[in-house]
Amino acid sequence: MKSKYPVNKKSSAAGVNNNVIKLEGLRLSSEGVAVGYHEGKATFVPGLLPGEIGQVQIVEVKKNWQRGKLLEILKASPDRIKPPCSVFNVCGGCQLQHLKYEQTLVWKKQWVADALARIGKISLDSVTIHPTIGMDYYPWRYRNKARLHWEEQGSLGYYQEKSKATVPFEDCLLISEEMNGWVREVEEFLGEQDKESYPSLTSITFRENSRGEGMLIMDALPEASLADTPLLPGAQRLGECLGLIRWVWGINSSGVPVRLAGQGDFDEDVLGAEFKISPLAFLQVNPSQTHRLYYTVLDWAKLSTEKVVWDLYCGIGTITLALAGKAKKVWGIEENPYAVADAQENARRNAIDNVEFIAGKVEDTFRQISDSPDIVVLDPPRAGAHKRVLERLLELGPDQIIYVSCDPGTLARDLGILQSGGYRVAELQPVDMFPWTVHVETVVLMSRVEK
Ligand SMILES: C[S@@+](CC[C@H](N)C(=O)[O-])C[C@H]1O[C@@H](n2cnc3c(N)ncnc32)[C@H](O)[C@@H]1O
Repeated sequence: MKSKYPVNKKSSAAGVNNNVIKLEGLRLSSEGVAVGYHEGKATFVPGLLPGEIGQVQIVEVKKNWQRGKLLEILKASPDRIKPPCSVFNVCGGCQLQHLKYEQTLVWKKQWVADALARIGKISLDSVTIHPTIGMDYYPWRYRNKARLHWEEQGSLGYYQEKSKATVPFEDCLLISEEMNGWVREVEEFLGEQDKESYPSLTSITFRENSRGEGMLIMDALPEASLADTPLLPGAQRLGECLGLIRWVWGINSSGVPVRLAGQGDFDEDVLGAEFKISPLAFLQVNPSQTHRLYYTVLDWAKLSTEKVVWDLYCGIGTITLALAGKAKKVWGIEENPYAVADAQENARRNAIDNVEFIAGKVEDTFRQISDSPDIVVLDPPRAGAHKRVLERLLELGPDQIIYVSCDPGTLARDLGILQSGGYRVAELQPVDMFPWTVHVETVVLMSRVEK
């Protein structure tokens, strides 16, 4: 596919003064940084946007590229907006709050297409690349989960970009007002306790379901055993005083979750089914976009009651149960023992009996599945799929492979392997699960090339 953003590699620098140059941003890198060219060298400038001219100080020079610091915007883009968050410039959470939302969607599509062409050597001419599905009305306060790092001075915050320094905030616009309130209350609560009572605390994960109920997961340093510290009674009080925070869990030194307060399960509805989610089990972070992501998978899968489906990296079984309604049988594989136990429980809760789950790494356990697949859905973590998994899929030759990915680079690598084994990329759908950040989720439909 021809790029919408042609790049003049010769020079987009408008003048040089010692190591201060005028530079025009020509495109946006997948890190959210403008790229221009000075004397043929790619120059990366954080804070600048495509179409803008900036006064830039060169601060790092490498053989093939250099990095500049934006001193002043000399010509601003009409797509520039004022970042609404007061800590946008220091917090590592968001990278794109200075760009109109619609434009962030355009770039996300471009980044996925570029990665497929460059890394996977996928020929994009015959691929239908859909525009990124963005959030409709209000692309803010969408996250149902935030992991915040505990700073000894008594605050919780995100990490700064490429650093472990925490950035405290008053109102994070990616999480709900309620969750922001919980953060404040927990800070206050911990501030009132004797510091000796939680010496090992490193971070707290806040999770919220669509009923507005919250779960806190307190992370200890590896050598510490949270369950053995005096934090236990404190955590129970915390659970009691924080109304809608119904559950408090601690992670002990062996990585095992220990219930500190609250009864019953943290549940969520996904596509009309009810799911139990253990503290350490994965759930997509943006509920409304999750529905659109999953509908894309369901839409593309040519399901029928004769078809066997594999759902690899299945988590708590959200996609598995959605596929099961129209398939003969669905097999799920998941390595997190808590998530796979949830998946089994979730099948029972929703009275679905044509699914079977295997606990373990996909690359070590796929041979336990006794049926060959007609359709394979895979949704691996950022690292992508193990090579053994892709080789096995090529041996088995399912009619369709639907790949869900949160990392365009590893997605491209894996699609390249599948393409060289006889599959072709038919459709590609980017979904904006993470507005205002550089992250993008993608669903890809591959079909077997007939010989
Ligand atoms: C991106 S999540 C997708 C989960 C699920 N499909 C969903 O939409 O909620 C990836 C899942 O893969 C699991 N996982 C990571 N590496 C794995 C491996 N090698 N084998 C099996 N599961 C793995 C993680 O525990 C996580 O639940």
